[in-house]
Amino acid sequence: MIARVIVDVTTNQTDRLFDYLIPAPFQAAIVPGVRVVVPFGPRKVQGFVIEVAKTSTIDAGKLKPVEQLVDIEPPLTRELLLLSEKVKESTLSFHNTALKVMLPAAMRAKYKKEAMIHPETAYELVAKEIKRYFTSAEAVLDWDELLKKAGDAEKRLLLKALKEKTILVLPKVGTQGKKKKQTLVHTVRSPEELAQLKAALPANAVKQQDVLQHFIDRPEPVPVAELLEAVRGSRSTVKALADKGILCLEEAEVWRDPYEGRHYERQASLPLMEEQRQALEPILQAIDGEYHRTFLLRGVTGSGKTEVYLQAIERTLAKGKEAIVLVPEISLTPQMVTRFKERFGSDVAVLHSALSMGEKYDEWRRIREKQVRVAVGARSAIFAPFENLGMIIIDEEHETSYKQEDAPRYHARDIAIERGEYYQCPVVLGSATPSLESFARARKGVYELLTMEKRVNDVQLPDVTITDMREELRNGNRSMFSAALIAAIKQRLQRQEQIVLFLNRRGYSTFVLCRDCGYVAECPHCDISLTYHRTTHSLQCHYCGYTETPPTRCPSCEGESIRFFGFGTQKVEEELKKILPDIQIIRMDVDTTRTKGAHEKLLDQFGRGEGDILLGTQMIAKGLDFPNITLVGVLAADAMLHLQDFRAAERTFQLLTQVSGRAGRHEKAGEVIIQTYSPDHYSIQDVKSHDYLSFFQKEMLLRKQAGYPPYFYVTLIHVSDTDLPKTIEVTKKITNYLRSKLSPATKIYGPAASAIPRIKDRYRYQCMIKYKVEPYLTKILHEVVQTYQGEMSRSDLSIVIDTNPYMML
Ligand SMILES: Nc1ncnc2c1ncn2[C@@H]1O[C@H](COP(=O)(O)OP(=O)(O)OP(=O)(O)O)[C@@H](O)[C@H]1O
Ligand SMILES: [Zn+2]
Ligand SMILES: [Zn+2]
Repeated sequence: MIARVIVDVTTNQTDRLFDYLIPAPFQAAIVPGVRVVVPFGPRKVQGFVIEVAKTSTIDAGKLKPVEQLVDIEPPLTRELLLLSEKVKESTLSFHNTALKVMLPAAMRAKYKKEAMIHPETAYELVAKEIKRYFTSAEAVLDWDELLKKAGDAEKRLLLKALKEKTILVLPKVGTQGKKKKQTLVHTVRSPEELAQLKAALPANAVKQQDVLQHFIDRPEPVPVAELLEAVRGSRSTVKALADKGILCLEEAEVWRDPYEGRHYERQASLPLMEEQRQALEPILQAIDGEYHRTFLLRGVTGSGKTEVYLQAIERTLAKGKEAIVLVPEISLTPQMVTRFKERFGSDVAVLHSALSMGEKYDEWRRIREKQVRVAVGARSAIFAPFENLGMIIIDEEHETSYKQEDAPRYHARDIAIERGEYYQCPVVLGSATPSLESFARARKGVYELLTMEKRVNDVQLPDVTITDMREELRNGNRSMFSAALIAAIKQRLQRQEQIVLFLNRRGYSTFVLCRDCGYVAECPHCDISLTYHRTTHSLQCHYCGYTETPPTRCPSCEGESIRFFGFGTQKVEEELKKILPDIQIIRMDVDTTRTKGAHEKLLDQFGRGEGDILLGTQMIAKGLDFPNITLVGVLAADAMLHLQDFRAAERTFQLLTQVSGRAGRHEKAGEVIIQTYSPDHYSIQDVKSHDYLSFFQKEMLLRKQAGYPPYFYVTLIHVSDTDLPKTIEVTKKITNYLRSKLSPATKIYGPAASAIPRIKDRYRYQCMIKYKVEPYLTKILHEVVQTYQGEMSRSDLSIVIDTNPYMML
């Protein structure tokens, strides 16, 4: 038998199936979806078995055998294998990359080179400089580590020893995570042979006979513990048969036991509001009718979307099927997790980045072993290996974090719909502020639109006031808080109500400037200004990690008027305490949430009323549902509007609506104060009137005029290299090639320098394609990559193609 394998080598030439012989002991165990270790050139690499075939087009004599079996059970299902091909196609990535993204990080292969004294060299004859490292004939060292530690002279010596075959270096494939090993027993003998061997055993060797009978009945490999239990035998029995060469023992990876969850009170489902009932109805129909449909649920903040999801899942489980719920990383709060655990108890697995690699692996395994039927998680949970999927939900579907920014550059929404079609099950996209793409599709009838305009129990949406910070300045207020905001905060303190203070930091940072000459501290490796960090009193580059101490004197004019501009959460806290010294502030930002569980602890504190103000960045904009929050203040609302991104207005509207939605969700009425320098911008005005449709129409018009999605598709080609003329040259060639190949209606922009023209000493250029119909685009882009493949493997050149870009930088 032949295994057709995708190897873990990411180059264009290796992006195809390779055939390997399946040795007899693995015949039964190697099925599509298992991972194996195979020889590949001089190396050993991991690979995924995609197909098992009877014959190969290559001469059997030229085929190499599979060397090792990594999994006992295939981690990837047949459906996921099929899906991987679609991901590869649509994102222009390597098949190997598309397969690996579906597995938890703990399962990714890790390669090591083991070095030892060459078995054909007598240890006594080895030079003593080498013996310093290899202290015995058996010593095995990590080759790369060894070279890293060695000085130049020693390195030369080691390499010479390698060349002269004093040292032998062998590749070794491992896995990222810690794993438990298990001994597998298998046999290469046929059942007929085994029957003969059994007959030939002495009559008193009963246990040995039982073991052979076991393999006559079930020839596949079996964990030794399981075998011993089945035949009530001891290890010595197995060992005796192994010594006779009848059985073979092999180490293989096993899944660890899942960890015990915490205790959650069971919550029954709530009686629905009329709007919730109407939204749920068509979803239930699709579940019952077992057909695929994509629903877009637009429900204002606090309209009870989660309850709709929960009841849809309940019906799915009642049908004996499984559900996936995607939630953006930052709103995967303990509060959110609790809502699912309370309803579905131990039937829920949670996959999010706060878990350690091992914990994530455990949760993933609980899904694969069918111990749970609901998976709640961030983007990658869309690949949860269920085999009887009945429902996929994407909460906050507009979130850009659903798009992966590394290869494979997939969008979870596309994967959800793909899987929904395969399983003929509904997909529900939910949001208070749907993405323009999704809402446009719903309008065209591609998705079915479900709407909830009212909050639960008819609670009013909060009153939104916009304060013009330019006006404040004219009135002599130079602080970062408007008079209205301070007055509102004081009022809440008196009433013992809580406040959320949101600082929009995206697109905004603290930088160093010389007031005399205008010098701005910039990264020497990237074309971007350095950010000032108060905690460490340092200047840092957010792209390459470069750090320096802030100058006390201007490096350019030697003046002393160096100032730090912009403000962070710490600064806000300090300033607010100057005005209101007794105020209790819970600050949530990267600094205060670095340790594990800190996020949860701070939110708990706030929930218990131990703080007056929850102050934070993007982290606090979503998912919070605390009844005592009656005021939301937004600082620097327009910071994002100035980003070079066609979605800047959309993101501003979405973020402001989300954060406003934290106020007055229950009995107490809510108020929102938005501070801005662009009070008239429609993305801010429409937040005030809670008018999604108005925003949608204005934004659509602009997208149409500018030729952006959802009217046009966009593909972005990024070219980078350490050599500037070469970067420009390559981008120019690609652009010209595309112009010659694509239809005249398609617009091609470039070559143009990227918004950040240099990162980590690499120059960055881009070419943008805007098109409506371009049936051969994928093929043409493949040709582009093909053309530069050799060049890319030889030099610093890199070409990255994004067929659905969300990061325009
Ligand atoms: N039918 C119901 N009866 C009573 N309370 C409900 C009902 N449905 C939802 N709720 C409650 O209403 C509150 C708001 O619901 P939920 O958090 O699901 O809103 P949401 O639409 O997801 O809002 P957001 O988009 O702001 O996160 C929650 O406290 C929830 O428990
Ligand atoms: Zn200066
Ligand atoms: Zn840098």
